[in-house]
Amino acid sequence: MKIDILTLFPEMFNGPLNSSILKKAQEKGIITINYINIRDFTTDRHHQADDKPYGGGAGMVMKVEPVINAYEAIPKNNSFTIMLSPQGRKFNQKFARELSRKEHLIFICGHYEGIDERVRQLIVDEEISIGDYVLTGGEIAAMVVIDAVARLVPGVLGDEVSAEEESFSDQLLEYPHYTRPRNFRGLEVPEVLLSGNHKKIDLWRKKQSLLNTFFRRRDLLKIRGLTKEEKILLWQGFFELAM
Ligand SMILES: CN(C)c1ccccc1CNc1ccc(C(N)=O)cn1
Repeated sequence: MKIDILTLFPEMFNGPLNSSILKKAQEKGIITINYINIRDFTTDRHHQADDKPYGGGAGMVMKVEPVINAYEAIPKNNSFTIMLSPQGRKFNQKFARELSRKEHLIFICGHYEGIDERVRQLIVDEEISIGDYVLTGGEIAAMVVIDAVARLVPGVLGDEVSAEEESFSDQLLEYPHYTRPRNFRGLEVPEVLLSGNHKKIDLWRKKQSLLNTFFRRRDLLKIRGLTKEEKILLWQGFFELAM
């Protein structure tokens, strides 16, 4: 997957996109990420990337020309252009999965009070919002989307993990995870996880996911619904809790 990021602050991406899993994915050549500094495509003497809003009002607006010039300089092949903004379609795991199948993603990171409307009209395929809050710029939102999407690209996580998540994550919350030591300050690892009985372990994990989701995100359960077996598992979980 090829990712191009149009931003005024490329340095903001260094930490998150050059560490850990995303760093390895780039070293393996599974993902390539390019940063295009919009300021390099300004045309005036002062390298102006923003200007006062028509109609007056506080703050500045990102100019359209530098963004379009930068965009047109990107070699494209089946590219999909995303703008991060509070008005965008709400980002979630399902959306991440859709995007992880694209060959080439272009991210436009706005700053200031917003971006000239003609950027949306001319080059944006989809606007994305990572949540109902306002950030100083689209960069952090882009990092969130890139992180969630890149980990779903085959080979990035090592297929066994993502395959399992694919099957299991069907809108359920995670089960509890444990690793050594077995006992930490009196807190023990559940016996079933030490049993080596993978059928029992998978059932226990499914039950935990169902209980977790029921108590923390009942809305997800309403959307997803439960099979007969899952209902039985959940009721067993309630009884075990009540004991
Ligand atoms: C300055 N603003 C309001 C703005 C306005 C228009 C475009 C970009 C921005 C940059 N800010 C963003 C971006 C994304 C999100 C989000 N929730 O995904 C929140 N804020």
